[in-house]
Amino acid sequence: MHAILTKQFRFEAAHQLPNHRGKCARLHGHSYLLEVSVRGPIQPARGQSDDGMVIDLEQIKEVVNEILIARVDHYNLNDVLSVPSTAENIIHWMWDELEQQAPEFGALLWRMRLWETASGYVEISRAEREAQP
Ligand SMILES: Nc1nc2c(c(=O)[nH]1)N=C([C@H](O)[C@H](O)COP(=O)(O)OP(=O)(O)OP(=O)(O)O)CN2
Ligand SMILES: [Zn+2]
Repeated sequence: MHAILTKQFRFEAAHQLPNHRGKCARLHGHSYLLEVSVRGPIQPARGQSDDGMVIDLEQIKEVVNEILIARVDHYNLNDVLSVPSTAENIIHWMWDELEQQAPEFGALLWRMRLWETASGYVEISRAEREAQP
């Protein structure tokens, strides 16, 4: 049996979209909410710590905090990314980083969702990534 498991992360960051026609051309900040979902088989690992789990939520927390959150929390995202810091570009950069720096974990990634404001989010999925040119 498989399951999809999701963990939420929050971080604060500044950013600016210099070419934006509206207010986002100005330096401003967001309280971002990141949702990381993994999909995989539920481990029948009797007697072991991860028995009955796809992956330990603690492990998701360690990987995502180290590879992503530590690099974006209270930073200016324009200094972190080499492309415009739109939600779309941020979420693809995050997926890339997890795949490159934690390949085993990256192979489990199923969906990532980034809330930029309380009313707007971007989402990418494995299908979305695999459909890319
Ligand atoms: N496709 C995208 N459009 C916009 C992005 C983006 O990342 N992708 N980003 C912005 C700005 O960063 C802006 O801060 C967010 O815009 P908006 O949702 O309009 O923010 P509000 O605070 O005004 O949200 P309300 O809930 O509507 O008050 C702009 N566009
Ligand atoms: Zn913004």
